[in-house]
Amino acid sequence: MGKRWSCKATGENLLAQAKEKVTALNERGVEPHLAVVLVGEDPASKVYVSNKIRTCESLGIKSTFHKLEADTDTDSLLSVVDELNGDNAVHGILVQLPLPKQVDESRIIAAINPDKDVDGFHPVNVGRLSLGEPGLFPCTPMGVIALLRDSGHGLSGKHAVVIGRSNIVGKPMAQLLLKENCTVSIIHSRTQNPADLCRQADIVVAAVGRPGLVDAAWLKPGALVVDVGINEITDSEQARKLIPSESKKMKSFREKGRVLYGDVNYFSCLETAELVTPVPGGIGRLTIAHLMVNCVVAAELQNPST
Ligand SMILES: NC(=O)C1=CN([C@@H]2O[C@H](COP(=O)(O)OP(=O)(O)OC[C@H]3O[C@@H](n4cnc5c(N)ncnc54)[C@H](OP(=O)(O)O)[C@@H]3O)[C@@H](O)[C@H]2O)C=CC1
Ligand SMILES: Nc1nc(=O)c2c([nH]1)NC[C@@H]1CN(c3ccc(C(=O)N[C@@H](CCC(=O)O)C(=O)O)cc3)C=[N+]21
Repeated sequence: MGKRWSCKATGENLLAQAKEKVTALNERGVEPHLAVVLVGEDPASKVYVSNKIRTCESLGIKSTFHKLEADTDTDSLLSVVDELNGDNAVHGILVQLPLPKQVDESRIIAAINPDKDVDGFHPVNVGRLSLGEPGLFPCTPMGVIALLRDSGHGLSGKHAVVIGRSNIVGKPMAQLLLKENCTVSIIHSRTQNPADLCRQADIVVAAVGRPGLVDAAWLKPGALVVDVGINEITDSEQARKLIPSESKKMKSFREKGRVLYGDVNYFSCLETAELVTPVPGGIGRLTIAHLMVNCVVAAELQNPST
């Protein structure tokens, strides 16, 4: 029987690292500053953005919030990005995704100064990651690597299977695992017999957006399972399939009619895995903690000490 993989200590470590760097920057007269841009009113995005701003405040990182109308077009958003690029007091720029469909997302990402790109989504940072050069790299995969390193299980030579190949999670995750000397396989929507491949993994990272896709039948006994997925379940049939009736999670579903659930069938996987990260309270926290690290790294890049 496996265990809940707590992400708390790793989150605290990342925040402590960021805090230490904030203090050092302050001593040199630099106040790290993150600008967050949100277009429209997506409720989930609003929750994430307010989590980010609250965490900045707790560490002494200045944050400014730029809220734009849902009908903003590419050119107006580009001019906001240009202004933030040109403002020497702003060290990090985060444009919350997804953007409304009339906005050309890749043009926006490419317009951000790569040294202010705290999401690590700019083509220059993607290139740096793939070449093994220093740069700013995506927060969620970096948080996962921090968790795996802290676990003390060792990464070198392990078979890691990443499920999902998005530019923001799956692909950079695979690159970072490769850099840690894992043997990496990537499963996506066209993969044949995904469960058979996944059963060969020592480490599984699920970033799919399908609640409970990975269950015990996908796992080798003793696998380490990282659940990046954040899905909202509102259907009681689906809830009954994925959540034991007597659990706290089911109680919460009955009360609120909704519950957050990962891409991993948590209760099933606990029977076969060694460790499984929870949702919520798992990788989401590490994403925000690593964003803080990226903000101070960005401030350092723009204020070299020598
Ligand atoms: N914890 C956190 O901080 C974060 C959590 N998330 C969550 O992680 C999840 C993934 O996000 P994101 O990467 O942006 O999602 P995307 O929708 O961009 O990508 C999903 C990936 O999963 C693959 N996929 C879809 N269905 C299947 C399937 N049945 N079997 C195998 N692969 C499949 C897709 O394959 P294909 O490429 O072939 O279409 C695609 O590569 C979401 O739940 C999201 O909410 C995201 C960011 C941060
Ligand atoms: N430019 C950009 N950068 C991002 O990093 C980015 C983005 N756009 N768009 C959306 C995704 C998603 N994401 C999350 C961040 C925090 C939690 C998080 O804090 N989750 C908590 C609670 C979530 C809740 O209560 O709803 C948890 O898992 O415990 C989740 C998901 C960042 N993303």
